[in-house]
Amino acid sequence: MQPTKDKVLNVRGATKTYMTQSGDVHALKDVDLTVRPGEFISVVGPSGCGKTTLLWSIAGLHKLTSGAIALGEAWITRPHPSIGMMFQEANLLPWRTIRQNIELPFEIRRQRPDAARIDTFLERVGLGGFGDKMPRELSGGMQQRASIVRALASDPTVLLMDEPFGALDAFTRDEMNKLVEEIWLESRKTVILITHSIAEAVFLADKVYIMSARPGQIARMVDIPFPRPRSLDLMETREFFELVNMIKHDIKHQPSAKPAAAIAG
Ligand SMILES: Nc1ncnc2c1ncn2[C@@H]1O[C@H](COP(=O)(O)OP(=O)(O)OP(=O)(O)O)[C@@H](O)[C@H]1O
Repeated sequence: MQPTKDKVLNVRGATKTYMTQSGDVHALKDVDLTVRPGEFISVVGPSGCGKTTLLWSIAGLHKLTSGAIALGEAWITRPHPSIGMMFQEANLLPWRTIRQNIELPFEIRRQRPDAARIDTFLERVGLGGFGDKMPRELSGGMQQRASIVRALASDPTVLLMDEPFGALDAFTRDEMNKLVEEIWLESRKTVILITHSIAEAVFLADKVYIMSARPGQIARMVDIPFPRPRSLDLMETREFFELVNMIKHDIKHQPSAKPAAAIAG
């Protein structure tokens, strides 16, 4: 693979085998994926098909067994400052204030935090004035808003989201999806979202990639045609419902290593 000058994210031949005491687990096999700058893609697939393994590899948190990942001209073999990540849990350190949590990645990199950018983002996500609160004083949705700010504070090129709203109630989750779309329209980051909610995947993305069961491969890509900005009412339309059902049907027909119970609406 030739690295590119623009910030295209390229995954080529990504293969990952976990060696365990009970034998080898082939999580990914020859995954190819190209994400152009500013694109928003979702990755869905049967439970255990390797979505998290793929995302963590792109984050530089997992070493591939073979294959390569590049962001523009940089090979990704360990965490890279241009790649930010959000997890299912907000993972805020309970003994630090919200602001101190957001500043932590800067401290780890021995950089001065961009205080003005952090303030602007806190306001943007509705947490203006909450910077000095402790995490326990915030609701789950507010904590995830803080983790969005933490991920975006250093102005990454790529934002990786690993089932970020899975632990939230349906109403808060809808609100967060709207917020994510708004922030994406404003910032045009490259975003890769992993989710068990097909509706969330379709609502947010330009393209939905469907992975096959383990060892995970990209089985199919579906273009999402809905214009932006998208209103939550979109989810009530027949076109949306039909597209979600088509993708669900496709996933259910991927043989799964585990029951497909994790496929949610
Ligand atoms: N650290 C590890 N050691 C051994 N096996 C692992 C490890 N991490 C993941 N696996 C296995 O690799 C496969 C892929 O796991 P992964 O978590 O990437 O899938 P997933 O698609 O994100 O799953 P889910 O949809 O259930 O969250 C699974 O069979 C899982 O049990």
